[in-house]
Amino acid sequence: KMSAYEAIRGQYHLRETIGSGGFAKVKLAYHGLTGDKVAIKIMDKKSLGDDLPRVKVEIDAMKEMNHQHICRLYQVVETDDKFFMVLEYCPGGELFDYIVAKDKLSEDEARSFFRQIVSSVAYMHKTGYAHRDLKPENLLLDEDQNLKLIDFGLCAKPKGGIDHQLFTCCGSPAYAAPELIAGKEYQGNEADLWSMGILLYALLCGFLPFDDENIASLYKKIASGRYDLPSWLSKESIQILDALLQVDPKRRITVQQLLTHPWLLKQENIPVDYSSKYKTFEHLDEDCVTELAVHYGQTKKEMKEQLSEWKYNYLTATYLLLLNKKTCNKPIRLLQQKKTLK
Ligand SMILES: O=C(Nc1ccc2c(c1)CCNCC2)c1ccc(-c2cn[nH]c2)cc1OCc1ccccc1
Repeated sequence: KMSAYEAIRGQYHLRETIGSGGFAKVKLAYHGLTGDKVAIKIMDKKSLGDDLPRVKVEIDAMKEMNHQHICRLYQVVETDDKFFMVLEYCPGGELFDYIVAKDKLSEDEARSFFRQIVSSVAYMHKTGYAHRDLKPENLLLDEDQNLKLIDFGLCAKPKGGIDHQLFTCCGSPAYAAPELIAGKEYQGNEADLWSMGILLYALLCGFLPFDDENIASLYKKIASGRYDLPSWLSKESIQILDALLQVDPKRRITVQQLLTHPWLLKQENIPVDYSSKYKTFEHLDEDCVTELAVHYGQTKKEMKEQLSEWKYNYLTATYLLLLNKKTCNKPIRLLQQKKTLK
């Protein structure tokens, strides 16, 4: 039986490890048929331990989301001992490092990033998911300084809908909403909006509104909802932070209200567009289907049937990467390579 690495090797050219976190390692790789760069997140099942269900949650969530500000999942390879997730290439690294490197961002640059964050969160909530771990470490930059949301391991798709009650306390304490750390019932979408307030504060100030080494005093500060307002903050920045960092979730601004908030409209006066610029999964792109059918010597009908199964195999990855090329007005060409379709 072929090992996962052998399967991956036939399809991708693996390069250096670009990051290794808790239970995952991220390697740079080139997709064989298009030559496009991708990131491959490799997780060992044993070291995942009881975090294993998080990976399945993340994979299922990412399969359902197709948005310009959400990191794209191209392919999943699962073996007895490993998971491989082939992901969108984000060479700009973490937004966290970007903010640290610049100390803090100008109001205009913070607005440009925050509009993208609002777009991804509004789309995610519309799709029925709450992220529950929004923070600058979970926002990556692509080569064009676009933000891509990652890490859906803690996300929730409440059965009764996005505004249904949740219980499990999770995410990073400094970004956690008061109702969440109080152990009360909470709504994932409302908790995400609080985390977005912390995120915006970090973008504008370069440090966190609530911070303390001691977790108990950190919780007290969060529950108080009182934070410093540095002198450089404009009146409007203070206003939007106040709307997001409301201790009472029922008084907190909603993501729909955020789309047309004056602070977000300040430069170009265009509401945040959270619709996906990609077509839905149902609509297969004719040009990409044709290129694939020719390459694999199949009819377009056969190729459409295979693609419509969305198996997240090499074919799914190749189709999505070709679609990317088309969206970026690059030629839809496959490199001649031995047939590796599994
Ligand atoms: O493409 C990704 N990362 C990535 C790729 C290239 C480079 C860098 C970073 C920065 C370091 N210098 C080399 C250039 C990349 C894509 C997706 C995911 C991902 C999606 N869900 N979960 C993880 C993670 C990724 O990485 C993590 C990372 C690695 C090094 C630092 C900062 C961040």
